[in-house]
Amino acid sequence: MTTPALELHDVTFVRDGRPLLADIDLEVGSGEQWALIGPNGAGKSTLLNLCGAVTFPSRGWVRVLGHRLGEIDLRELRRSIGFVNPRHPLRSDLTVEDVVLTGITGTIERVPRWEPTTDELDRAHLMMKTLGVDVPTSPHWHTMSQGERGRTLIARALMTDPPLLLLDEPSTGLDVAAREQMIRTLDELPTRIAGLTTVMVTHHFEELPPATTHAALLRDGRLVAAGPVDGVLTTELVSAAFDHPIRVRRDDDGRWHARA
Ligand SMILES: Nc1ncnc2c1ncn2[C@@H]1O[C@H](COP(=O)(O)OP(=O)(O)OP(=O)(O)O)[C@@H](O)[C@H]1O
Repeated sequence: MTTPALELHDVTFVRDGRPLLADIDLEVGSGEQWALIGPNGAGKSTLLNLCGAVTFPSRGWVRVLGHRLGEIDLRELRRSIGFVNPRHPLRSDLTVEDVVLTGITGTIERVPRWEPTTDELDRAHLMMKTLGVDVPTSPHWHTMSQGERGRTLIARALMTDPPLLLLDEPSTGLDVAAREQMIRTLDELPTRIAGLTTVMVTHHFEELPPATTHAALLRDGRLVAAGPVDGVLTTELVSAAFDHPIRVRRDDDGRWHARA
C-alpha cells in the first residue's frame, strides 16, 4: 500500500483562544486531486497551511508524505511540497525565469550570489514550457498579467519536483479567458506529472478542473464531508456547507456549476 500524501488525525488549530479548525480527520491518497471548498472564513487556507507544514496543529497530528509534523526537518519536508499562493509577496521586478528559479532556493527574492546549475536552468525552462509561460521573452514580473503570474507561480512550485502541490485559489483575479487557460493547465498537470497529488482551495465550483478526484467541504472550521468528488459535491452537502440552498450540477464535460 502506498503512503498517503496527507493524513490529519483529530486536528484542532487554535489562534487567539479561538478554534479555527476542529476535529479534522482527513486522508489524501497519493496521486489524488482534491478540492477544498467552503464559505469565507471556513478555515480553508488554515487547513492548507497545515498540509504545507507552514503551521502545526494545536491538537491531534498531521503527517505529510509520511512524515509527522514535529518529527521531521521542516526545510527538507518543504522541498517536497509545492505551494502556490497567488498573493506572492514579490517586491523586485524579477524576470519570469528568476521567479521560477526561486522555487529552488525556497525564497521570494533571488538569493545574492546564488547561481543555478545548467540542470536547474534546464528544469526552469522545462517547467515554464510545461505551464505555457513564454521562455524566449521571459517577461518581468511587474508587467505580467495575473494569468501569466499564476502559471509562473505553478512552474516555480514544481521546480523541486515535489510529489505534493498545494494551491490557494490559483484563479484569483483572472479574467474568463485566463481562468479557462488556468483550469486547462491544472487539468493536464496530473497526466503531465505522473503521481502528483494536488490540493486546491477554491470558492468557485466553475473553477474545478474536471480531473478533480476528491473534495472536502468545510464550514466553521469543521469538515462537513470529504471523499470522492461526486459523492461530496452534491446539492444537499454543498447547501449544508454554505448554510444556503445551492443547486450543484456537473456537465458532460466534467465541469461543475453552482446556483443559489
Ligand atoms: N493568524 C490568525 N490569527 C487569528 N485568526 C486567524 C488567523 N488566520 C486566519 N484567522 C481567522 O480564521 C478563520 C479562517 O480563516 P481562513 O483564511 O483559513 O478561511 P478561508 O476559508 O480560507 O477564508 P476565505 O475564503 O475568506 O479566504 C477566519 O475567521 C480568519 O479571520
